[in-house]
Amino acid sequence: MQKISLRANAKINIGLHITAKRPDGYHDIESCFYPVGWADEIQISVVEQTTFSYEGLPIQGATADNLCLKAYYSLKKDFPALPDVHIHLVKNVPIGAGMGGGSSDAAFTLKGLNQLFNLGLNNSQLEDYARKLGSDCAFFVENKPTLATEKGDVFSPLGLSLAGKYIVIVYPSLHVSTAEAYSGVKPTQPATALDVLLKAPLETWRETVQNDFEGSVAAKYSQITDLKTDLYGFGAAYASMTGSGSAVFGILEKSVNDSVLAHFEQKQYSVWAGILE
Ligand SMILES: C[C@@](CO)(OP(=O)(O)O)[C@H](O)COP(=O)(O)OP(=O)(O)OC[C@H]1O[C@@H](n2ccc(N)nc2=O)[C@H](O)[C@@H]1O
Ligand SMILES: Nc1ncnc2c1ncn2[C@@H]1O[C@H](COP(=O)(O)OP(=O)(O)O)[C@@H](O)[C@H]1O
Repeated sequence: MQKISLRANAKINIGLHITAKRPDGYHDIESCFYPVGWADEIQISVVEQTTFSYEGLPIQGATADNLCLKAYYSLKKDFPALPDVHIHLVKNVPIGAGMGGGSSDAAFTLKGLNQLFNLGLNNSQLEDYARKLGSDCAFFVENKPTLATEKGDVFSPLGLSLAGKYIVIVYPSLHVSTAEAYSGVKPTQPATALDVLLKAPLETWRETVQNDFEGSVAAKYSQITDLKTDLYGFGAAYASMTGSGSAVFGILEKSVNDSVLAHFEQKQYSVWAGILE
């Protein structure tokens, strides 16, 4: 049987400037997108009739709206001979967390179908399919640290590597809607461009690198500020909310011990720790 298994990893945003409102109602941003190891699993297999199933964290919305199926049908439109498939998703990445989990599922489904059925699409063509499914989605095609601009779907090299550093990500179980988060921020041109700020040593970022969503989300949910304080207390060199929230991450020079993870788990938060690549 023809089948493929995929690991659809999440991302964090290191710095996020919302610079302008666009004529199409979306916003121009500049943000460093960085892949992390917290991941969903996707299995695609050839069957008689296209279906979708999932296990793990609950996903709101109709099955037809799941981004895995949307990705499949966006290819099927241009490749009518695409075989029917069953897509099974193991949902691990928190939803509404600012980690782009749904966008990653969509991008990896596109990449998986391209590979399984030898569609011959290159990365630039896959990105074109991806950006129609969500602004974050195109990033997961290359899935490498990058500076994202415009809607978050135009990429330029950043020359930033945090390989070998440790990361702790905590999701305080608060679902933040991306559209709502954008509507709570007044776009502003940053005094210094993000790529310039990120060239300075990691230790300086605490004072300079900010996520423009953080102020309004933290004003509503005090947990965000508390999490940052905790992560700095546990030795983070830099801590921030990711994307439109509500997950908060800390980047550390050394790994944390189990008592740190237990500290967050006791609060009923989801937590993931790993090494950056
Ligand atoms: C904020 C970011 C930062 O990386 O990530 P998340 O927090 O969602 O992970 C992204 O810009 C989210 O991208 P994504 O989640 O794909 O958003 P989309 O589905 O395209 O859009 C959802 C809604 O967010 C708003 N939106 C999105 C992107 C953008 N550049 N400007 C916007 O104003 C629009 O109101 C849109 O209707
Ligand atoms: N496979 C999927 N995984 C997660 N969310 C999905 C998926 N398909 C559709 N969605 C919808 O996408 C929205 C959240 O997307 P997600 O990328 O996980 O969060 P965020 O925007 O915080 O990064 C939710 O409204 C959810 O119902």
